[in-house]
Amino acid sequence: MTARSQALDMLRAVARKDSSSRIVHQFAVDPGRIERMGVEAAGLYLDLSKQSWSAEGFEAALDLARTCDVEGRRAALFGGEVVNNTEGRAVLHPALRAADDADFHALGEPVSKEVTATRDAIAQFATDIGSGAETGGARQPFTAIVHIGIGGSDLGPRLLWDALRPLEPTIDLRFVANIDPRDMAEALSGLDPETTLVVVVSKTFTTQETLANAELAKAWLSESLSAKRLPRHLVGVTAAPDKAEAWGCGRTFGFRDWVGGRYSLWSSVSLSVAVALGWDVFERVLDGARAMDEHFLTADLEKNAPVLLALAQIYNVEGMGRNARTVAPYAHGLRRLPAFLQQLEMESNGKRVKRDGSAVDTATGPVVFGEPGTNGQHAFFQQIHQGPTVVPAEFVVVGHTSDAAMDDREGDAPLWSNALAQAQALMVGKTEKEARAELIAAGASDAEADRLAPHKTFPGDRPSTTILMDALSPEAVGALLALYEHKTFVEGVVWDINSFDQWGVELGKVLAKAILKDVEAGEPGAGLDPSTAELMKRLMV
Ligand SMILES: O=P(O)(O)OC[C@H]1O[C@H](O)[C@H](O)[C@@H](O)[C@@H]1O
Repeated sequence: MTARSQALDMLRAVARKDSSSRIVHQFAVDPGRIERMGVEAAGLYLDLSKQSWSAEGFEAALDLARTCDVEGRRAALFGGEVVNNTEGRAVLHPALRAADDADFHALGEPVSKEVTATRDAIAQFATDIGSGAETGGARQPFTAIVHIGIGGSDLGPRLLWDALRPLEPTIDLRFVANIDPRDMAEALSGLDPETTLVVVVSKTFTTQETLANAELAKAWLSESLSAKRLPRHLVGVTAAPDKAEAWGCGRTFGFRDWVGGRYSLWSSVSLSVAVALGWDVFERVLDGARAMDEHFLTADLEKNAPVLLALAQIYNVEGMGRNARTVAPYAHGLRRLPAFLQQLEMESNGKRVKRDGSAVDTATGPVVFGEPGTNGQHAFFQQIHQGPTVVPAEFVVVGHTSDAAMDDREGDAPLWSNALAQAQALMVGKTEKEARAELIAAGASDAEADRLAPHKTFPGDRPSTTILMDALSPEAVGALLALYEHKTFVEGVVWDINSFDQWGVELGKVLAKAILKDVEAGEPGAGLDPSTAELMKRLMV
């Protein structure tokens, strides 16, 4: 038996013990719980004390992290080694937000100079668009940007824009991801081609949805612009600049294959956001992420926020068999955080084999879902409170939803008080006896109280994590997203999987092409399964 299996077994054994005592009881027996399970990192505060683990469970989880050599793997990541072993690549998104004098190497090749040069080019482009030095073909300043991309080329930049955009931006930034032409039609509605910049974002520059949408946008521009003026309105962001240029982009911004799509928002993938927010704001996002990198690199494991967040999830999945997690960001600006995390976590850690190709001996990444608070409370939270399946919750709570409100001591209390109340309700619950007493106090008869009390009982003892952000500032948003990136990495280390490939998305892409071929031929191909063939026939009429 390996040391890792032993540590996993130990975690499972302690978790079994923990499941027989309630979280509220843990506070009573462990006065140091808040101190032990609260951690500050890069301006954020994480409260992990409402998780089910006892002090012993917490220690068992830390032991597991140590046994899996999280520190060694972390050094390999930051050292630019082949961390993505199925594609033979380094994984170096931290290099994108490092200080100008940093010296990162990808598989031994120095990369920091190139990163700085690209950053400078983006900054210059953003400044020039803002000042009107960079214009469209008719020398009119750009007033709108259409950002075309999907997956990692969409979710991160979109989140940044939602979180940080001014109420009345000078640049009207719109995003298009879906191959449904309605998405593009809505994005182009009301825009003037003369003053619109189209930014096509695709790491590979081969993604079907993005290329189809890019064609639509090009056709729309071409109705008003001459072939000569067109390239000034088409910018490509890609790791395959030759493809983007051949397609017609007048200008390209690059990034390298050591930046995974879902880890790419720190690169030129966020060009349109950097332009629309202003470079100074985007730089503050990078600063926040860099502060989290430094924390992750230097903090002891027992006070390391990404490590502890990962261990809480591992404890839930491996120790308690809880294979889902709901994320509730209590800020309208973070409403797309669940979607961002679905790609980050489920694409990274939704794996069934270990790094060496053998079957996993753990459950790996859980289902992640969520809605912004308070909206989710009025929808699926019923099940989180009273359903028979325990779903750990994660509350991302913002003291002030904008910098402007920072002088207000209470901040956005009506918003955050709801988050605290939900976490409290999940943990404390309400006994049947309490529910019955309330009913009697409200005038119910004994029989009525007996009948209704079970329905009004909350089992409680349901775990949650709370992440506090003082304000929805660029730095805090950068730190939050970097926190989740490193958390995802740590989980991958413990589960011994490659978090940086995504072969699972390939089969569907290939089959979609084959189905389109059948559509062109006018009938389902021979050998197609009967269900798919029937659906295709019905759609083709
Ligand atoms: O940036 P692209 O090459 O267009 O890729 C866009 C997205 O599609 C792929 O199918 C992957 O699942 C994602 O990881 C990627 O972010």
